[in-house]
Amino acid sequence: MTDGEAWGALLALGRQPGAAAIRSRLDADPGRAATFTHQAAGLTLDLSRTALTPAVLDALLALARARGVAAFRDSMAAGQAVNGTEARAALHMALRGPEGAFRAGSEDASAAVHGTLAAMAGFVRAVHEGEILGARGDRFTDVVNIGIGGSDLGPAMVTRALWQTGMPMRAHYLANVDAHAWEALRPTLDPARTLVLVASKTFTTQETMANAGLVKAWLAASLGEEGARGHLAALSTNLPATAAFGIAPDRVFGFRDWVGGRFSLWSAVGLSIALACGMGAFQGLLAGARAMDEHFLAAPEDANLPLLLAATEVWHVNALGYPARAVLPYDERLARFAAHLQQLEMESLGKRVTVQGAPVAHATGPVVFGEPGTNAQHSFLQLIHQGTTPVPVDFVLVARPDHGHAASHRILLANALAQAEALARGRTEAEARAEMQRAGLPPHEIDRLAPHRTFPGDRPSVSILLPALTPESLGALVALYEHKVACLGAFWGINPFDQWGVELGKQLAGGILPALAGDAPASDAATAAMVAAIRRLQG
Ligand SMILES: O=P(O)(O)OC[C@H]1O[C@H](O)[C@H](O)[C@@H](O)[C@@H]1O
Repeated sequence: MTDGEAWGALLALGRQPGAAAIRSRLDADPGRAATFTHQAAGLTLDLSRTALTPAVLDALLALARARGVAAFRDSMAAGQAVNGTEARAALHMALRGPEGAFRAGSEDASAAVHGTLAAMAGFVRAVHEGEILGARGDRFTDVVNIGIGGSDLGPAMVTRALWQTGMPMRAHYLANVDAHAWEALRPTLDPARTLVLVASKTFTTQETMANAGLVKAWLAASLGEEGARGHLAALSTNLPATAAFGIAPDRVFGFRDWVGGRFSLWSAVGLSIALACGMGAFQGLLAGARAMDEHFLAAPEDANLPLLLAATEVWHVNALGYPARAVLPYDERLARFAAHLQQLEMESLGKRVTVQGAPVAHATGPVVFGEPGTNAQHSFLQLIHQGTTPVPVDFVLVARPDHGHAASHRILLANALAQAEALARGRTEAEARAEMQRAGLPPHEIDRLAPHRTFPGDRPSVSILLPALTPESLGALVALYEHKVACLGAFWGINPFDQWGVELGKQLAGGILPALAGDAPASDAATAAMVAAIRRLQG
């Protein structure tokens, strides 16, 4: 089947009457949950509350073959330059792979990875055991990771998920160049006991370098310049720039340009995770991701979790025209999971031209947003239940909590399951009327309220079940989404590994800085007017 035929067949299925129906499919087939549930790396993925049918799945997998999704995956694993616009490989799998498994061109990628992992393990051990001490001889109790985007979101999300009282160090994440962030953090820290990691792949990111300057000056003010140096480490690909910033070479943990920022939490960028939660937790995270990698590389297409998740997204975005997706982890510890996926997915898939540079002929990445349940139920889920456009939901559920409050956990899970059921099944007008009759409402009230109390249903969701939130299950979960993103890049013919869209604003900000200082006019009239208003208000 050609590419065009495969797209045509899929889109035709999406146009069939009842294509988006979910409730009737659940009712017609009691075995639907079993048919559409798959497992890998300890995770369970339930796709039964979508409108997928065996015929739709066949069409999606035919499209995957026509689009060369498996070939793209294999090129990625082989270290080929799948990131064409930057002429780079995308070898984040090497970061958690066994020794000798991955090459990037002539480079033994795995050797570089394992060298850095050994250096990280040695550093973490020395800090935890008090061999490396602060300038005044104190043990380090706190680590501040200064970074933004991929140098912040991944490690911040993971530490939030895994950190428990009693773990070796407290971790803090400083991302925004808004110095209110630093001013809020600063009073909570003792410079004598604070280790500072400057995390930046490029080591040129304006926000990170500005914050690094502030924090370095804060350290130096109490410990002196030389003392401050002993509290600093860098996580970067740009070794000359780390040296120019004054970071000792043995405190630089490197990685290569074949690690994309949003795929970098497994690299030296994850050092704050290892310092805060322990090197064992970091290794567990890598092991979980590796289990998902192995599944992704070997599982047949009709049981391959990342491919199935990507295919489901193609069905929703392209065949059914749904422009957004919500991510609802029913676990407070995953409070930053949606934020991580926002960068992972929207920076990867927010593209309007193909890898060849031609405009894409179809929709690409949807808007991704989310909050933990149950909080989300009391804010935006109204729109997802009764708004005009279906918004597919990813539910993430954790079977066993790490607290002893079984009743609370049952309430949490009951709500997650209820939301998925309510979205899929809805409530017909007849059901709404019957319920109001049972409640004794008068007929005119029933007539008035029935449309408002009707839920259309047929609103899709997928559910991902983790046995417990462990380093291993979290690693597998994040890797599942990373591979989903790679598959979608291939489905859509776009480069999921570049991010040129973030550049223009950066360049313009450089030009506007002198205007804000009053040294030069702004070139854009609207900007100039706002600059003038700001300067008037600043006096
Ligand atoms: O790690 P850095 O080089 O400082 O980059 C930090 C972030 O900023 C960039 O603008 C990109 O949008 C992100 O992909 C990246 O993760």
